[in-house]
Amino acid sequence: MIQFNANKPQKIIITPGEPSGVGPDIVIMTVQKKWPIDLIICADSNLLLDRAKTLNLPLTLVPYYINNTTLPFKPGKISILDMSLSQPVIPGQLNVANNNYIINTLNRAATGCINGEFSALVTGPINKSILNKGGISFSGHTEFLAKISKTNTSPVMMLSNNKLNVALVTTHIPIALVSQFITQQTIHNTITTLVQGLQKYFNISNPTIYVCGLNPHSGESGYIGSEEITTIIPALNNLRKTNMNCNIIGPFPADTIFQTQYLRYANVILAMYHDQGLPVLKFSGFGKSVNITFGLPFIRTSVDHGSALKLAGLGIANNNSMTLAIKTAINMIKNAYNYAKNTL
Ligand SMILES: NC(=O)c1ccc[n+]([C@@H]2O[C@H](COP(=O)([O-])OP(=O)(O)OC[C@H]3O[C@@H](n4cnc5c(N)ncnc54)[C@H](O)[C@@H]3O)[C@@H](O)[C@H]2O)c1
Ligand SMILES: N[C@H](C(=O)O)[C@H](O)COP(=O)(O)O
Repeated sequence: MIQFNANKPQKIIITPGEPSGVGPDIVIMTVQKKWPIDLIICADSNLLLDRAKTLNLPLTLVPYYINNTTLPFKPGKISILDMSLSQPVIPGQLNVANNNYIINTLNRAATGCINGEFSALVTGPINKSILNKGGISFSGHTEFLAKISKTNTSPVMMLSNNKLNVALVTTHIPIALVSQFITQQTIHNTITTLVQGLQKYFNISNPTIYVCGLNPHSGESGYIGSEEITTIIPALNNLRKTNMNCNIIGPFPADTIFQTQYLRYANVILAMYHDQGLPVLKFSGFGKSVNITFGLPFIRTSVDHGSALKLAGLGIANNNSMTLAIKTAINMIKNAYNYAKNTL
């Protein structure tokens, strides 16, 4: 057990995500080893037991109660906060009927984080299209969790691996809307939330952020797009005038910013939109990266991959990203505790 708060056992709640995808597989694989913290899975117990049987992995589910104590370790023995599916799951086959189940697991887990029952939320992958097809407007966990936790400013998505950290100004919006979503205010909010997140959860007191431009060659002095001149440069200049402890460098052309000469100094590269930054991050370590949300009232990490329907139930999905998501959440809990102690 982690030693940083002897009065309160730390618990991480895990939502496996889309039930017909690889989420249940990677969670079952990940609880075969001993963890230095209590893990609780928020899911349908029959789904997990069926999937474990298919994967030929041991699984013992112990009902979760708010005051239950740490379980003695045995591979596959884990606490379950049981939530019922509407219909049985066939691995690889999405079913709109189970949309409410997915949302219920997220709501229950997030509420538990907001009220202090859990120290962090780790999410498995969700298929955004099946939720929308069933009439639930869902562009991503990041936005969904921000909405239900009623955060004032937009949350910030950062993906991280052992080579690179990439954060985004805009997340899941159509490319046609990106330019209008990049305002001085959104850049200001993103960098402020990012800096606070790095200080509190990653123990980086004076983070250095390298910022991408939006247009090719960062707008080529206004000849290939004007957002750098009208919006990005003024926003960065205003941020430099604040008393926030950070170094803000850029904007740089996105096609040349991902070089060792910059990366060696950058704590984070800030991209203007999803597919400006994440392809580079995923090329550098797909399956070995973690997705972190800053700006929520609780810690949330996730895998770097999607629901991978074709792999569900086959025993060939890779669980490295889920393992990293849990390890990162544990480190974030420790760092937040030390940060709070030091800022008292
Ligand atoms: N954290 C999340 O909730 C999350 C993250 C990314 C994508 N998604 C969603 O997932 C759905 C499917 O997206 P996609 O097909 O673009 O991406 P995907 O990550 O599901 O699949 C991309 C490729 O990576 C492989 N892959 C994915 N996870 C793997 C694993 N654990 N082990 C081995 N190989 C793996 C797949 O087989 C596929 O070839 C979409 O609805 C997308 O929005 C969710
Ligand atoms: N943008 C994420 C990725 O590419 O990995 C993914 O869609 C998940 O986002 P949420 O954590 O908001 O669901």
